[in-house]
Amino acid sequence: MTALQFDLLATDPDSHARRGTLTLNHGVVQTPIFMPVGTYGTVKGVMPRSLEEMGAQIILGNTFHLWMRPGLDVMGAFGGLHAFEQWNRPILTDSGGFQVWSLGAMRKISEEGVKFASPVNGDKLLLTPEVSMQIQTVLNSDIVMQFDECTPYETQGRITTEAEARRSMELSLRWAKRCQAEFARLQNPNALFGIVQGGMFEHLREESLAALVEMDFPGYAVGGVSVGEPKEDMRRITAHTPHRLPAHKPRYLMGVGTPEDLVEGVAQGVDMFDCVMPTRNARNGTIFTRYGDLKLRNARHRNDPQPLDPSCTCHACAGTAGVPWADGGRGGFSRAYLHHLDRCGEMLGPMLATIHNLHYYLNLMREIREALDAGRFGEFRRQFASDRARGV
Ligand SMILES: CC1(C)O[C@H]2[C@@H](O1)[C@@]1(COC(C)(C)O1)O[C@@H]2CNc1nc2cc3nc(N)[nH]c(=O)c3cc2[nH]1
Ligand SMILES: [Zn+2]
Repeated sequence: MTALQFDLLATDPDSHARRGTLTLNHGVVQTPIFMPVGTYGTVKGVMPRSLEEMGAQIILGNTFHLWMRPGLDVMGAFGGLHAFEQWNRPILTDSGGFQVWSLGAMRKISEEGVKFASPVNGDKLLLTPEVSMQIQTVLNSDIVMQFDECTPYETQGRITTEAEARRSMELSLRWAKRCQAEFARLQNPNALFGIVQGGMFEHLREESLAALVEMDFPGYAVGGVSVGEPKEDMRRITAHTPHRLPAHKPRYLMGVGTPEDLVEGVAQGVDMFDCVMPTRNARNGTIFTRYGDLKLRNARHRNDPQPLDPSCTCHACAGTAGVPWADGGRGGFSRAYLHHLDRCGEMLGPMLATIHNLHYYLNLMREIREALDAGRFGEFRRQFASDRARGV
């Protein structure tokens, strides 16, 4: 069984967009795809069965957090993350470096790896390319991300220089080689992805990309974006790097993004996305809809009988029958009710909002795949932008 098989089904003549299938050890994924984030072994507030019903095909887990808690002994006893969290479809795990950095934990980076204090119990720990591979082997994730340094956009208000971005990118390349060696030594049966770094410098991105392609990974990610950089920088790197990656291998843009970022990313040749936005925003009352974003806490929703999105077929908007309000369905929950739950701090509020936001993201990717299958991605892109500009 090969760890990964990527088949291109269609490409858009007017952009870098493409339609594919990704066959992994735990199943087949239709691309382009959005991957819900399940950092601690759960997509916050959503049952695995609900994730399947809304069309989630692959979810994310995280090396760093699961290593801290529950720890490798527990994960090993379950044979990995799938049995532990009762998710039988593919899982992608990030390698831990970004999470140490994003925690802002006191950390020391050296050639060997990253030294830091555990945020759980203060233990002094060292995360290296080899340890990251060992943890991800125990987790048995279908896609393993290389251990890298996510080059920051800025540090204490000072923008990363070209020389600093080069040093960081070159360290990640040396760590990529070490990951490949350890992954092979462990005889991990899954797929290891390389991660392109290079900061906001196109020529460094090309150097990183060329070196990683030389190492012949089965798939690649573009890292070092969605790290607080200005939107135009993210758009510039997203327009530059993904389509330069090998066309016959999957391309993953890490940590991105808004619905607009996903449509733009697909147009630039990206196959896979993950982002905390649909789940995190749901918990703070920002709802994604076909016609723009909705702020649930706004008093105007206090007695609004409509669902979050009248065109939506999710359980929150259309109930188990799944008939949208716009087609006469009345089985869902109203904006008034969600507004009420939010004001009372009731846990059902974030749960329903999360179901809706994840369904919105997964449904958006389904509509993109259908448009690519039908050869009308350009028309879809224009309609999407005009609908979203209409406002709720
Ligand atoms: C820290 C936390 C939870 O991770 C999310 C989220 O906040 C937040 C904060 O603002 C938004 C944009 C909404 O997403 O930024 C994170 C999403 N951006 C992102 N994730 C990444 C993961 C990465 N992993 C590796 N191994 N290497 C990378 O270069 C890398 C780059 C990344 N960029
Ligand atoms: Zn909905």
